[in-house]
Amino acid sequence: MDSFDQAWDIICEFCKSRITDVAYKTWFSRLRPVSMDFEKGVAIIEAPNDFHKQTLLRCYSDLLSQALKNVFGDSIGFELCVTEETDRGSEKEASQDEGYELTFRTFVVGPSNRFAHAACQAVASKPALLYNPLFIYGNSGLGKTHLLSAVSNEFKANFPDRTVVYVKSEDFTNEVIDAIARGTTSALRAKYRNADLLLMDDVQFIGGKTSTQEEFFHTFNTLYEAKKQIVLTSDRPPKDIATLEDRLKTRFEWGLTADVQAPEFETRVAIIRRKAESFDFDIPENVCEYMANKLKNNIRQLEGAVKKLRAFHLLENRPINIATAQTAISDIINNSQPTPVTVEKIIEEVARTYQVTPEDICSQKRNAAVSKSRQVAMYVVREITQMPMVEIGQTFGGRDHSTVVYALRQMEDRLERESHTKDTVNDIIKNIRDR
Ligand SMILES: Nc1ncnc2c1ncn2[C@@H]1O[C@H](COP(=O)(O)OP(=O)(O)OP(=O)(O)O)[C@@H](O)[C@H]1O
Repeated sequence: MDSFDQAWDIICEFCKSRITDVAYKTWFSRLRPVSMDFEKGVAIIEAPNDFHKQTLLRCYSDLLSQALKNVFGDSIGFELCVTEETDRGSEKEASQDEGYELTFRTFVVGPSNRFAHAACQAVASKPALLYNPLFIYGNSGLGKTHLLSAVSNEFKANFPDRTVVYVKSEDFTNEVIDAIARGTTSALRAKYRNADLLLMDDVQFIGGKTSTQEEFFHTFNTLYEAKKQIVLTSDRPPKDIATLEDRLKTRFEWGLTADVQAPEFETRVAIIRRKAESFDFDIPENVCEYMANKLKNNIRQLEGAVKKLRAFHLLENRPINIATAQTAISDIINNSQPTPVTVEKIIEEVARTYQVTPEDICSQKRNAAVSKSRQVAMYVVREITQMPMVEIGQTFGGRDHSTVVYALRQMEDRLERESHTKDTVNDIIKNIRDR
């Protein structure tokens, strides 16, 4: 039973790498490993309801068998059991989810993203032949993750037997730290270096993180040499990620770099129409244009405003006009004010950068790496939150005021003398603010 539980993650990873994210979330994430009878050669897996079970048997039986075979060898089959009563809602839930799939079909193309879109389509159909790596960059909410998911979905459809690995760079960093701590780096390497397509989102966050960059450098080289496709996204071009090692910067520029810009008016109108259609909702032309004129720089906000307008209409029976759109937009804008940065967040980001733990930073430890990261954390806390020095001292393990003054002075000194420290601190501040 224990070994089945442990193997379950690997089975899930296998399935996840071969089907779309939505399909995985809908059909696999709610399965539970129950027991394994090696004598009979049967794994018992629990599905949440009968509809779920029947769909799995119809559509994903081969995949599940393949995944089990991959882990346990040929002799293991499976049975699905259902414990709950049939849940009528789930059929609807699943089909609604399908509507939100991030594919090329649901991506509206305009001058601001045409080039990036074409490059993504090219690598999904001819991986590692044309542009490797493909590096997509642009501001938040302009469709980078949508494009990555579209590449993933299209690639899986084109090459069902190949393995796709998608990861946000922050998760990759955490996996590296975890693997080093537990001594499981070979499993981590196996996961990433066996990918046929590796998608890394928000790669700017690996800047300044030494072991993560080292690990990624070797992963990159292995995949590149094996002619596997790599696609990366970032909020800025490689040359502007100050704390990214030069050897990674140059590699990221080996293939093709494509930016996504804020969409122009016509594309914004088209996106509003497309989103409204996908929610089965009709917005009059003048209201579409009004919304497109008000929200110019972030498609996530545009989408949010359409959803809000629909909710006002359906739940409160409000007319779909400019006044309602105005309220929807101001709700969205107010809700998307950045959440205030907390001291915990700052300490976490600094800890990640210097590969120590947040507890180390607030502890009495005095080794070089910990002391350095503590000074940086105090400095960043002061810069971002203007917290009084006495309070900073208390937060960082009950230190007194003069220790904080000394630490901040030392930091100012170093920032003047050491350009790498300045770059690291600037990147840390940018990463914290962008989150
Ligand atoms: N061209 C487009 N057509 C349709 N929808 C889009 C388009 N661009 C973005 N979107 C939608 O806008 C939302 C935000 O896009 P996405 O998450 O891909 O942005 P991002 O650039 O990855 O942002 P971040 O850097 O903050 O992660 C998503 O719901 C996405 O589907």
